[in-house]
Amino acid sequence: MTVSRALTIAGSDSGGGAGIQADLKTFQELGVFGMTAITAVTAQNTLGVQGVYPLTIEALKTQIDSVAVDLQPNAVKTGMLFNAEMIQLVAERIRYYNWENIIVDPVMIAKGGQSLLQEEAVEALITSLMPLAKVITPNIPEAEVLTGMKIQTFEQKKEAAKKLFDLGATFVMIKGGHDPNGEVVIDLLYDGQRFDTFEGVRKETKHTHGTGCTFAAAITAEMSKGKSVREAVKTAKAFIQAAIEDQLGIGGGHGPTNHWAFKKNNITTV
Ligand SMILES: Nc1ncnc2c1ncn2[C@@H]1O[C@H](COP(=O)(O)OP(=O)(O)O)[C@@H](O)[C@H]1O
Ligand SMILES: Cc1ncc(COP(=O)(O)OP(=O)(O)O)c(N)n1
Repeated sequence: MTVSRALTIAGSDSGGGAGIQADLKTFQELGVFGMTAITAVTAQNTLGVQGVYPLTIEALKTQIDSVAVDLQPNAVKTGMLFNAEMIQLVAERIRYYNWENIIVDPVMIAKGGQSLLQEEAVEALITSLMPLAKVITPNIPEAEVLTGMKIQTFEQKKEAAKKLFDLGATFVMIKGGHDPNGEVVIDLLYDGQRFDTFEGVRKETKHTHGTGCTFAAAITAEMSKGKSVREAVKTAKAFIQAAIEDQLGIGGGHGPTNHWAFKKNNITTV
């Protein structure tokens, strides 16, 4: 039996909806063995982020090395990386282990507005990590920070995707959750030549905490099984759509998505 393995390098969300917890739940639901290297512990719930406690660089490096030398992930996802030093370390370790299936979710700000990445670390993200990525998955505000342009129209989204592609990733995925309106939510994938769109019905709900982490984790899980990027995105889109639609309704604020929904409803994609 071949066991597909995925590593997530990200922050812990005590509330369980985003970060490492969302990644592991998604890996598990998609039949992938999940491993972790934690950058920071956050005290967080559906109402917001109450505390951010970064680990040391040594703690992060040792976690990555422990996993790498023994368990060898087939795909690696990055999420909350907190500061420039951590980004440099992660980039250096990716190069050292010659990892190729790298999915970079450039997490910057939580839904409640709390910063999860120091402002001065954006440059390190652009110069050190983006060029190593097979797929990057910014939401619209993150794409705006990374490109320095406003994204209000579909044409601007395409222009931003081209700018992001020039930073060195093989595929750029700009997610559409933050588009101001529309009954359909459109995610845009670009590989330097071709644009593909992945559409879903927009659900009117406040329970979208962790959508970005979950979506990128599902892409990572599928890529760890050897699926192409387009196949992986297709499954990830179905996974997140089900997780948003079949809501759990827990917590007093922005509740988590339902990581059980895709499997529970026997959804198949490819
Ligand atoms: N209200 C919604 N209804 C349906 N799909 C959504 C909704 N909000 C986000 N999504 C989907 O969830 C995924 C994450 O998108 P987004 O919310 O933009 O990311 P982030 O959580 O990083 O801000 C994308 O596939 C997006 O299309
Ligand atoms: C520890 C941690 N990592 C990432 C996030 C951001 O997650 P995301 O999927 O973008 O969801 P929202 O926070 O925007 O709901 C986080 N909150 N915590």
